[in-house]
Amino acid sequence: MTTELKVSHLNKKYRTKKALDDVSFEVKSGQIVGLVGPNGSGKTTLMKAALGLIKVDGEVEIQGEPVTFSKHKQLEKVGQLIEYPAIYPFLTGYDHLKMFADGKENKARIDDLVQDLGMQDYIKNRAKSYSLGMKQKLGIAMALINNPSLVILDEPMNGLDPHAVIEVRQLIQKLAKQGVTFLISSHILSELEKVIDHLIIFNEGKVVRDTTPQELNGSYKIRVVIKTNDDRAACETLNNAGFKMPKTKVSFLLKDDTTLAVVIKFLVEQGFDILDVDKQASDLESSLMKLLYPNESTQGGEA
Ligand SMILES: Nc1ncnc2c1ncn2[C@@H]1O[C@H](COP(=O)(O)OP(=O)(O)OP(=O)(O)O)[C@@H](O)[C@H]1O
Repeated sequence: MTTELKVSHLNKKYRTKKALDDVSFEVKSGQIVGLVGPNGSGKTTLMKAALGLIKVDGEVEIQGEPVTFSKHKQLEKVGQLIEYPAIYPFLTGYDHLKMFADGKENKARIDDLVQDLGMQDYIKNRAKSYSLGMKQKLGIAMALINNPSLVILDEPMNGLDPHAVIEVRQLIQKLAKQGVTFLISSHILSELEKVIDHLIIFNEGKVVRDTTPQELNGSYKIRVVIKTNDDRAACETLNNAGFKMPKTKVSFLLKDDTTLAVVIKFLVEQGFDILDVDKQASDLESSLMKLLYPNESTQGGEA
């Protein structure tokens, strides 16, 4: 796989605040990479640096060629939506796409995008009548109109209804299959998880993990919740026998499947009925919380 985007030792300071602190990573061609992290951790600053929109220390390369604040040639291959789309209220959505689209043969491309994003009903209306979500879709269409090889999207799902979220997701997946590379920041982790195949986690201006969602989720133990006919009594009995449980809920982190069998056997021997066993694998949201805030887990111990 070739490298589409490479950032090396990026540093950016706003007064005394380090917005980027020695950030390095690579994005391979055709990958859909999620950029996640708490508010103010540096995601937008990184995207702006990758697009040559701000001056930074360090190197940015797109397809092996440098991009800087004053060197923009490579950006012809890049589509982007950072913060809010630049939309003119008295032009129609269609006018915006025509204005942004390179080349003469652009009508078919515009029509395809309008279709893929379900914008047919309003694309010929003036943008002043658009809702937040309609403007956001137009911004995404503008980012994609010139068949970019790399697309950088900052919070693309902002303001989209559930149907629009699915349309955008399917379009991203379709384009990635054709070889388009995506770098996407989002706080909607459950949605991001459905589309990304790689993950860069930021905290306080640093890359704290460069991984896959599967690897991250797999590095945390599974939580088991057992529902019994009397949870409070079951917890007390387990705690008296040396298992570490919360007071009202039979809930613990699983070391291995033997532990689960031991707890169930013990409860049955003590005369409890087992009504349900729920194994909760880590999702992206809970894995990130565990990674970034390791001391905040309060739901009970390990059996
Ligand atoms: N133009 C600016 N002037 C001063 N400080 C800035 C500027 N832009 C960003 N910062 C600071 O840099 C840090 C990183 O901000 P950035 O917008 O990159 O974070 P983010 O991860 O995108 O946050 P969010 O999730 O809230 O969008 C923050 O502390 C922010 O206050």
